[in-house]
Amino acid sequence: MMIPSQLLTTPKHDYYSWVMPLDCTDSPLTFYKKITNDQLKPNMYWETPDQTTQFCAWGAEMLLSEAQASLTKIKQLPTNSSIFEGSDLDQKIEATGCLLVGGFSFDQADCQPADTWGELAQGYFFIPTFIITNHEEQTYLTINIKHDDHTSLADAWQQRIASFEHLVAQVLTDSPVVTQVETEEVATQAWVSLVEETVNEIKTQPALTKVVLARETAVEQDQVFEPAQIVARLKQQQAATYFFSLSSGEHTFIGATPERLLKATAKQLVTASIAGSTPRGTTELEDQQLGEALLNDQKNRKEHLIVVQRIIKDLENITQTEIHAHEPVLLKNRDIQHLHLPIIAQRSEATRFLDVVEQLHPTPALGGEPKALALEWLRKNEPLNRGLYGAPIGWYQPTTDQGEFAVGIRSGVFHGETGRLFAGCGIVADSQAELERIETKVKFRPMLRGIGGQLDDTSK
Ligand SMILES: C=C(O[C@H]1C=CC=C(C(=O)O)[C@@H]1O)C(=O)O
Repeated sequence: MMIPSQLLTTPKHDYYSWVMPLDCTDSPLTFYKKITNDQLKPNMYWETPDQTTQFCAWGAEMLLSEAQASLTKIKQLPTNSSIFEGSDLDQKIEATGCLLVGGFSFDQADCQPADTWGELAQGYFFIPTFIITNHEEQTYLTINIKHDDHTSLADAWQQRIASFEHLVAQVLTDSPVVTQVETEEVATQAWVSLVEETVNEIKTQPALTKVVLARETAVEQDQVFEPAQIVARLKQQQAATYFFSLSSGEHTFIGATPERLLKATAKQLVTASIAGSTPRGTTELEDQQLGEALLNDQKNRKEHLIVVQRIIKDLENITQTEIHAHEPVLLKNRDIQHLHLPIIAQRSEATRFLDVVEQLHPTPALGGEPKALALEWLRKNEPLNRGLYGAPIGWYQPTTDQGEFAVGIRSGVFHGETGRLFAGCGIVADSQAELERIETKVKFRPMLRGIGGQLDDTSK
């Protein structure tokens, strides 16, 4: 495949990007299996809940980690003048082109290095060399090239084509790994006590109305955790969730989250409030009754309303338009149901996508209300390192200022034979520690299923 002539005739840029339709029956997940087999790093898998957009991205033309992966730094990256994007298509396709893919850390002001997270600890983004995007059932290949004075653009193109063709030719052999997963909830009693302390704090400190507390389950098996296998299992088991897997090579952050933080198109900002939870029933009737009870439960409605009001206030400030909230509906995932309210605002040209991400994150579904007081409480009292858990994960296109970030929950981070799963829940004045413990147990389930761990619940 020859280099497109437009790439050769365009004036010099730092990054060149070319998108083409790909006539190929392999799905992005098949590509993901192949690239993880070949240990091509860094890499990312992404899929939206409605399954209209999936991508598999690998190789790095630009890599941002540690302090470089902060929102402040990424907002300062040069855009149009340094990136050339072209394509064989007559329209722009979502999640193709010169994208930055990856995730921010949960707490930008207080993210510490940690063994659990390795290079991902403080956030991690890259401009992939290759992106296979499936959008509305068409497949596209993006090739990105960082210009470098030692290699001509034509040579760089040929190297990429050769490496891509090599990957396409790889034949996958199915080798389902059967292994026993050991799981251990970390410091459960201390967490229950922290819930009680937090309830007291909320009762005695009138300005603080909600704090989201998280805890961990440690997991281990006698073989390395295979990200592609976990994603494939999650996809078989979960419905109405994003699927993501972000890997530096050493550490991989994987999840099946139902929660969108923000999708920005040219004209709209689309977000959602998801908060307030109850398990799925074991029969249709029980499931319906649990859902009805959740819709009418005062404590859960309050937890949810705090999130709705905060998001609406933030979006109204940003867009200077009035936003009307509707009533929440039920969002049913495999193990859990939530109160859910999609929220849409019209976007003006002046609104910067990453400014909105910064303003919204963390919503009171992951931080608390008010944000500053809740984060202060978490920094002082929550012992775990959240890393990318609960943080924005997804993609951003600097040239169009569009993209999509999910909230990295129902997730875990894996390194070799070990991993950590995360689950949190909103604490308000009338929270009961034991019920919150049980709720977090339910929230571990999607990832426990994804790794083939035991779900037997002897503690309730
Ligand atoms: C913090 C988590 O869930 C949030 C999202 C939905 C419902 C929540 C809740 O009901 O507490 C949490 O705010 C998690 O799953 O780790």
